[in-house]
Amino acid sequence: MSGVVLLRDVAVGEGRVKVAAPLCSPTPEGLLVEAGRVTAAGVDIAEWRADYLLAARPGVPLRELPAALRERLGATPLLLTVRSAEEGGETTLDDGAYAAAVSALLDDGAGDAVDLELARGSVLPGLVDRARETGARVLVSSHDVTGTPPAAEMADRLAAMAAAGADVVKIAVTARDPLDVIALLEATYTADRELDVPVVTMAMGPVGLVSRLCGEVFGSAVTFGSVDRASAPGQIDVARLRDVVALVHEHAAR
Ligand SMILES: O=C1C[C@@](O)(C(=O)O)C[C@@H](O)[C@@H]1O
Repeated sequence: MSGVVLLRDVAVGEGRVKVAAPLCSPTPEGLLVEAGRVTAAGVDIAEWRADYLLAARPGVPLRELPAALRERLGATPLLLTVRSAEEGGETTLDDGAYAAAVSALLDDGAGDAVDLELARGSVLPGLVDRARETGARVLVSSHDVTGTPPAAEMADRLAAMAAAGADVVKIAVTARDPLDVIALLEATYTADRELDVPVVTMAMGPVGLVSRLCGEVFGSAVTFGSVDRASAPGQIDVARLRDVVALVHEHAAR
C-alpha cells in the first residue's frame, strides 16, 4: 500500500486527492502574477513548469526568481518541473543540459519537490542525489503524448520509477478510447497496491477527463487542473475539479 509524502503541510497519498495547477508563464513577471492567482484559487500544490521560461529565454540566469516565487506562494508547496518536448513540454535539451538546468534550479531552492523524467536514465541517479541534498522530494514521471501502453507496461514503468528512488511516481498517457482509461486505472490500482510510494496517474485528452476526477477510488494521489492556462490536454478549471474530488472523497472513497 502506498505511503504518504509530506510537501510542507500537504500530505500526498492520504485522504482527499490533492489538486495541483501549473504555472506556465514564459516570463518571471508573469510567473509571479500566476503564482498569486494559483494560490488564491486554493490549490494544494503549485507546479512551476519552468520549461516555458527556459525555452523562451535560454541561458538567462534566474537566481532571484525561485525565492520570489516561494514567497508569493506562501504555504502552498512548489513542484519544480522542466518538461521535455518529447513528453509534452517546451524544452529540447540533451541529457546533460537537462541535468544542468534542473540542478541549477534546485540549487536556487526552487522546489519542495522536483519532477524528474524516467526517460532521462543516464542522468537520473545524479539528479535524485542532488534533489536529496537540497531537501527536495523526488517525483519521477513518464508521459506518453501519443497513446496508452498496456496496463502491465504502465504498472512496470511506475515500479521502475520507485526502484529509481522516487518518493512519488507519476504517469500521464494519452487516451484515445475509453478502454485506454480503463487500462490506466488498472495500472493505477496495481501500482497503488504494490508500491510503497504515492502513485499519481492521469489520462490526457477529453476521453481521459474521468481519470482526473476519480483518483481516490483507484489509488491516484494527485490530480492536475488549470487556473489560467492548461499545461496538458484535458485539464479543467481547478475550482470545479476541487468540488468533484471532494465529492468523491465524501461519498465514493474506498
Ligand atoms: O505530469 C503532469 C501532468 C500533466 O501532464 C497533466 O496531464 O495534467 C500536466 C503537467 O504539467 C504535469 O507535469
